[in-house]
Amino acid sequence: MSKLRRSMLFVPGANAAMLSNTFIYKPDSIMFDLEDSVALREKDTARMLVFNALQHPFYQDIETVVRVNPLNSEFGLKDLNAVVRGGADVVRLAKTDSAEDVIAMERAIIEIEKACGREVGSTKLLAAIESARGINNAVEIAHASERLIGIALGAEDYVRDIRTQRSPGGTELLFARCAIIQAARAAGIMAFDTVYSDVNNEQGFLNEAEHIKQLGFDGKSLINPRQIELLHNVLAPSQAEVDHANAVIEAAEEGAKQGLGVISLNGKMVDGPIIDRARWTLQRAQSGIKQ
Ligand SMILES: CC(C)(COP(=O)(O)OP(=O)(O)OC[C@H]1O[C@@H](n2cnc3c(N)ncnc32)[C@H](O)[C@@H]1OP(=O)(O)O)[C@@H](O)C(=O)NCCC(=O)NCCSC(=O)C[C@@](O)(CC(=O)O)C(=O)O
Ligand SMILES: [Mg+2]
Repeated sequence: MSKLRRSMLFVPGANAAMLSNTFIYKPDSIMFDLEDSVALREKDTARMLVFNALQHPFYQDIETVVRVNPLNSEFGLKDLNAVVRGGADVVRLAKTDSAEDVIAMERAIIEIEKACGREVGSTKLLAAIESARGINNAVEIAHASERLIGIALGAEDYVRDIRTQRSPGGTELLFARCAIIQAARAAGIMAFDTVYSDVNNEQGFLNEAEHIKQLGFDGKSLINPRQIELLHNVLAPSQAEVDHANAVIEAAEEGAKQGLGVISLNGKMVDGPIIDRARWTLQRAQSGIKQ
């Protein structure tokens, strides 16, 4: 089963209190941020705090992702040094516009891994696409490095770039979301949706979670611990879906004994893709059923 990455919780890197206890909320991944949630005068402090957090025993059993500043900024290389040496599992590139951005980041990481004795290739990458140019290049970005675990949408920057704003239904994001899903699936990597910024609007969050589940995303960036359980519940299969998946597998096994490639279950066709889907549902059910 591939690693679960339903919830990736952003934690502002300069917030020492949040850094000290975020593990208690148990998101699938913790995403320490050194980029847009950190004020310019706090950049050095945030880098040091995140470096220390990465090495703390509390963060050894949970996937750690760090969003670094772009390499062409004065902070990018310093961030990368701290994060790779600190042992982050994944580096998140902000505002990825092209495959070259990913390749440049990978080159810089190789140098640091060699210099600090970390196994070359052990630092994974996650590219966030946050512009019209990035969406145009999504396919190349998704294929740019073997280290990529996935690509993600950064919607707040993206809507600014295309000169609109976010709406409850997300019409303005549909093209970008589909481009990300298509590119990720074609490259065999994961696809992550963007943050939902209105933290007190639980129904709005649930609507967006249902929408991105239907589109096929693996997970979503989050900004608040209250969003974690809500998201996990939306992404979990229901008891009815699990029962149906079990019935499909049983019927498929019976059909296989009779040498049949396609069979009927309650009047509906069951063949290869439907059986694969049933197996996937049962895998997802191992981490919980919808309440
Ligand atoms: C939104 C708010 C201020 C609300 O605060 P509130 O105080 O009202 O929250 P409450 O619920 O009352 O907090 C209850 C308890 O949880 C603790 N707690 C809250 N949030 C926590 C957290 N994240 N981690 C750990 N702990 C947390 C809190 O400390 C308290 O602890 P305690 O006092 O002990 O009870 C807060 O959540 C927050 O700062 N979020 C992170 C914001 C952030 O990272 N932004 C950057 C990434 S987006 C971006 O850059 C755009 C993007 O790039 C994205 C893309 O690429 O997708 C694009 O372009 O779209
Ligand atoms: Mg952004």
